[in-house]
Amino acid sequence: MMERIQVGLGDRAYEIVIGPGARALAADLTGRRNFLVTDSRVAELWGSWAAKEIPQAGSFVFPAGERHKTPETVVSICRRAAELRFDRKARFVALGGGVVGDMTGFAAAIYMRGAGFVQIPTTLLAMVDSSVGGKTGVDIPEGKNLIGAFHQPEQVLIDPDFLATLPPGELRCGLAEILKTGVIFDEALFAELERDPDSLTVAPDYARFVPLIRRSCELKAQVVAADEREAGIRALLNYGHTFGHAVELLSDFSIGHGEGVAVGMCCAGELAARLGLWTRKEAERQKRAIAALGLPVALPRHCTVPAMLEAMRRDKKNRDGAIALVLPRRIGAAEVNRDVADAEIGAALEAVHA
Ligand SMILES: NC(=O)c1ccc[n+]([C@@H]2O[C@H](COP(=O)([O-])OP(=O)(O)OC[C@H]3O[C@@H](n4cnc5c(N)ncnc54)[C@H](O)[C@@H]3O)[C@@H](O)[C@H]2O)c1
Ligand SMILES: O=C(O)C(=O)C[C@@H](O)[C@H](O)[C@H](O)COP(=O)(O)O
Ligand SMILES: [Zn+2]
Repeated sequence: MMERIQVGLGDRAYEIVIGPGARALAADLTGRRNFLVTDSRVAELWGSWAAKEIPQAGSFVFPAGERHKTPETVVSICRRAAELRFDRKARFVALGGGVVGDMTGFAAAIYMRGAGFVQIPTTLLAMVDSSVGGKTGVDIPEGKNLIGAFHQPEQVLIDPDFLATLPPGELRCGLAEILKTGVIFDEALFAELERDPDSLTVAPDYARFVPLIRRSCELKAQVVAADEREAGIRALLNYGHTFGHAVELLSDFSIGHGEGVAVGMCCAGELAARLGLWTRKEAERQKRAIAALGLPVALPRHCTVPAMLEAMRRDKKNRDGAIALVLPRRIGAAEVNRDVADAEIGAALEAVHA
């Protein structure tokens, strides 16, 4: 059975359809010319399915991986669309993980000053987070997602059957974003991930993923509808990211986004315990859950305190040079804090070092 969640954004409202077989709805993408965008790995695994089942007037495949989430790739996507004579009525179709979704959405936002797009996520991370909410963009050497646009998709088709080909490491990255959502909004969601973690990673019981995807999308849809452009509550979705993005950048994007978020949550959890915002017991509970899912809990040595602080200063939440952090109050609640001294942040980072 398909579940449907509305993202309530007035005349830009859209539906998220979730369920095994949801990808078959791509056959209904008719009436406009579709431009399929995907990466090399997804093309290898799912390209023949897409060629048969998604009506398309052209496609573009770029090399898989975060290192290709660049302005250059977005320009290549737009140039291919122009070469194929797509006009403003084009519908860009993002088939892939968060990298494909973020770049296809950004290309759609700027192609002829705005075309439509649909998200068909194929990683767990994209199903529970990146395909919803309209944050699109690319990385530059100065920082993660520093160039981009808010551009909402027209529809999101989430088919958990894509997970069958996803390696365990990528499943873990998606679990990190679900855990994040649990820490900031929903203790029950967090507790569900504490239960039998091996059945989510080592020997995946795929039936467990559907309710996790549904709950994550439901919460994200509510937040996005309330605060599309991150003027308030949406910033909480950035929990673990101020630290995590810095780790990704300092690691030359060799670690997964979800891994960065996992270690970033450990940094935020340690800092919150030192500041007395939550208890040491809660920080330890979060760390245990992250470790049990096989995600990293220690900051790599090359992420020195000065390098981390420098990278964190480029975060988009910052104002007037002060680092803004999302810090937990308990499992299920968090807040934005703009008043933490660099020395406090540095001490917490030292404590999380490997
Ligand atoms: N826009 C947002 O709100 C938002 C939210 C979270 C993350 N993100 C972004 O998403 C990106 C991370 O996304 P990701 O973790 O999906 O990474 P990804 O898109 O790089 O995918 C990870 C790997 O899995 C492969 N893959 C994809 N689907 C597969 C499948 N079904 N079977 C086998 N392999 C498959 C990809 O080719 C890639 O090699 C980051 O750039 C992050 O910044 C954006
Ligand atoms: O949708 C949001 O808002 C998020 O912050 C979700 C994050 O998981 C995601 O990684 C997002 O791309 C980070 O946004 P950024 O504004 O820090 O680039
Ligand atoms: Zn994220």
